[in-house]
Amino acid sequence: MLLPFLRDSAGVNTSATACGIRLDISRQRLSADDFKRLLELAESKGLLDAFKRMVQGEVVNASEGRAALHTSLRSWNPRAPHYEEVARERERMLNFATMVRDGRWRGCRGDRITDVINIGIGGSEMGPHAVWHALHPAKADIHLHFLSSVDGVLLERILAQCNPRSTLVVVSSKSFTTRETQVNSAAVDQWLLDNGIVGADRAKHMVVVSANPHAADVMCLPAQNFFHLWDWVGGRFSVWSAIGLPLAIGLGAETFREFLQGANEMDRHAFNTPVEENLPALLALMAYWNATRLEITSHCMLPYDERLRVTVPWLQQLEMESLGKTVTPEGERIPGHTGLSVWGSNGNEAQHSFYQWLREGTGRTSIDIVWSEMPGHRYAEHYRVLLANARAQAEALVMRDPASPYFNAVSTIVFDAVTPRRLGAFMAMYEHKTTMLGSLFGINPFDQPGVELGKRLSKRAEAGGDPARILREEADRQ
Ligand SMILES: O=P(O)(O)OC[C@H]1O[C@](O)(CO)[C@@H](O)[C@@H]1O
Repeated sequence: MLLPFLRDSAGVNTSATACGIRLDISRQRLSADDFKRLLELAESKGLLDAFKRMVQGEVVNASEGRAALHTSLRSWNPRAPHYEEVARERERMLNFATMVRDGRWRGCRGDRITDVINIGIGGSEMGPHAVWHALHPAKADIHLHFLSSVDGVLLERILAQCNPRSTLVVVSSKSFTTRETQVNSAAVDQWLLDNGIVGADRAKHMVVVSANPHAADVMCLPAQNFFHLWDWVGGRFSVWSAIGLPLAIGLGAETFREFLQGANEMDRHAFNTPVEENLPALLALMAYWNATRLEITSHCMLPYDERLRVTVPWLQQLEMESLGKTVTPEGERIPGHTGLSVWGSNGNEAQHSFYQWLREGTGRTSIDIVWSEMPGHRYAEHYRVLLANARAQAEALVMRDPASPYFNAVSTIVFDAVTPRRLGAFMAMYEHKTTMLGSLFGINPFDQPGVELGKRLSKRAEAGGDPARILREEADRQ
């Protein structure tokens, strides 16, 4: 299978830069004519128009009858949908974070808050976790802990590191029905109680973030301990909302604001830039080409930067929960491949683990290799060696026997520096790639019916039901 590289075609611009991020698609496997046809396809499918309609508040999530307005969460344009309520809640949330950071908000016995436990799962954990891992200082004054899975080991380990008197618990659940979060928050509440933190004292140690307006009542917390998000924010797109509260506490309100501003810069780039220079649109078109024409079914993200390690599971949820579907919103089956499975790891570590498979195994993989032009540390030799590895692997991973049916298609994504702003732009870029890819496939990227079924099934199994029988009953009802 002799596949061309885009870089072999004369007259094609194979890189584009925006918001301090350079995308290079020269190692993708297509010809100049293929690329031209993809640009025409984007035009004929109205790719950017669909994106603009989303930003302007059209009901794009048809199955749930909702808009998808994560872009409004990071907009300072008064014409953005829901501008006022977003700005109001954002300021309230950032003020609260600042009070915790500067010690005006303290534990019930007057202790400064040193630890924040985020109780949440999926979108209510992965975005904040990825950002915290990327941006937290080597020696933090306030430590963030992520209590996600309903596994007592994780609970025990986190509680062992925290002093209840100096701990703030943030219960984050958009739906406020997620069982793992309910069980974890009851356990942490019990821990507070066991340590004599009850009644009004408890309100110094626990806040709740949810789209359910009754969440504070249900948790017996005062209204000021409640931070709102809206049903038009998808869970996996929610880090920009009050779901980011632990970040604003741990990193500071200004850093969180910069993170939002970076995302907003990417939103404006995606809105205003023609497809051939539009980073998310190019990523979406390459993924569409790889899935539908080259039968590539998996996408591997390889950051050569420790700070970006946790963006891999974040991206995995974002793309796979959004695009892991095979029917249109009208229920029609989509022919061929749709959303790719997403995996990956810290690139340098992965060289000594699964690169052998990428280089010589029986797979076709789309790969994003990511690095930064500025190190986040002062060890020049480390950075020199790491960067040499990243550059070498970008080449090595596409150099396979040209006659082999197995191959890789590589893009490189290079930050000028990993700052809060750039990270916001980077994450927003993948959000837009995902929703644009949804438009190309004809998929609604904003619902997750398969996950909802799993949630219902687990609840009934917990109550003693037989999952196989429940599934059969569900199928009979349809
Ligand atoms: O924030 P919630 O409502 O607790 O949901 C958590 C996660 O559960 C899911 O519905 C399914 O895992 C995700 O979409 C969501 O991010």
